[in-house]
Amino acid sequence: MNKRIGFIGCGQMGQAMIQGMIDAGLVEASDIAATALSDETIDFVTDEYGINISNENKRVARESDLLFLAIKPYVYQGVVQEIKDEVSEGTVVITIAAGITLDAMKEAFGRNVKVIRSMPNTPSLVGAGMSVLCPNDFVTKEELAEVMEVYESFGEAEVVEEKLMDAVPAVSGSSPAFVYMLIEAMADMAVQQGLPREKAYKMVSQSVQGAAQMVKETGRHPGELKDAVCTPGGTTIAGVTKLEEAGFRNAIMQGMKACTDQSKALSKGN
Ligand SMILES: NC(=O)C1=CN([C@@H]2O[C@H](COP(=O)(O)OP(=O)(O)OC[C@H]3O[C@@H](n4cnc5c(N)ncnc54)[C@H](OP(=O)(O)O)[C@@H]3O)[C@@H](O)[C@H]2O)C=CC1
Ligand SMILES: O=C(O)[C@@H]1CCC=N1
Repeated sequence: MNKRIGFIGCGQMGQAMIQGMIDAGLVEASDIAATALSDETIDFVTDEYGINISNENKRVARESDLLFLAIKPYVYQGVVQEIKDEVSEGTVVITIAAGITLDAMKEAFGRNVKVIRSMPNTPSLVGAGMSVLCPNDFVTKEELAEVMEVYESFGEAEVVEEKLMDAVPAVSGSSPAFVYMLIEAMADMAVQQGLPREKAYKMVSQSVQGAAQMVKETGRHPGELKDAVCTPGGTTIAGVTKLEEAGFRNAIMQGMKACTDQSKALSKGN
């Protein structure tokens, strides 16, 4: 890709995206510029990824065609104040935080800037990301296609209307955390029953991945796939009954709702 890619902030999410695009062969490590606050992160990222990283936000903002703001939501305002005069008219600014709206970015910049609001997830690190994007009116089709190419280099990407963006963290940005909790709980019980922990993680995570692949590749309804696992009087329906007694699906739906409500609250607050 012949675009200059810059990251303001290079923590969990920035590093996942950077590793994902390098592994995919989209860019060379030396073509990416990034910033972080601490010497610790700067030294770590230099050693681990070989990209150009410094604490020079203004320079990276000035020298990037695609500028990713990979910082926590509560530092967006301060960082935009710092870099806003360095961002040229042709630069596309990409946000990755829950609750940072396109309007909030316009207000923070104080002018019309090309902005894409996005929500990636950490499986981007291993090329299995799911990202959702929403451009403002100043982003051209070609620019959106370029940014999609970046996101698709480390997984799948979808474009939605901005009114749906608050529903997205629950579905893809945060949901890996919920799945890690499921995997951890399943493995803990396997260990309690005597299976070695490493084998338990392998068996559980392969099964979770396989189930997800079944949903994606067969196109069959998840309920139908669940039914196909349940032998009458067998082990699965015994487990399903216990999980339903404990409010399994409702607990997940409430978790998703809390996540969405928090995104809405963050969107209102900026
Ligand atoms: N983690 C996730 O699963 C996901 C996160 N997101 C979003 O991504 C964003 C980043 O999250 P995450 O990567 O987890 O957070 P991290 O804390 O891991 O990374 C934040 C990075 O920003 C740097 N930073 C902080 N202040 C500044 C500043 N003033 N100038 C330049 N860099 C700065 C930090 O530097 P230093 O390391 O030196 O402190 C760090 O490298 C958030 O908005 C989050 O909502 C979105 C989807 C998923
Ligand atoms: O917890 C958060 O707010 C961020 C957004 C999605 C995942 N992490």
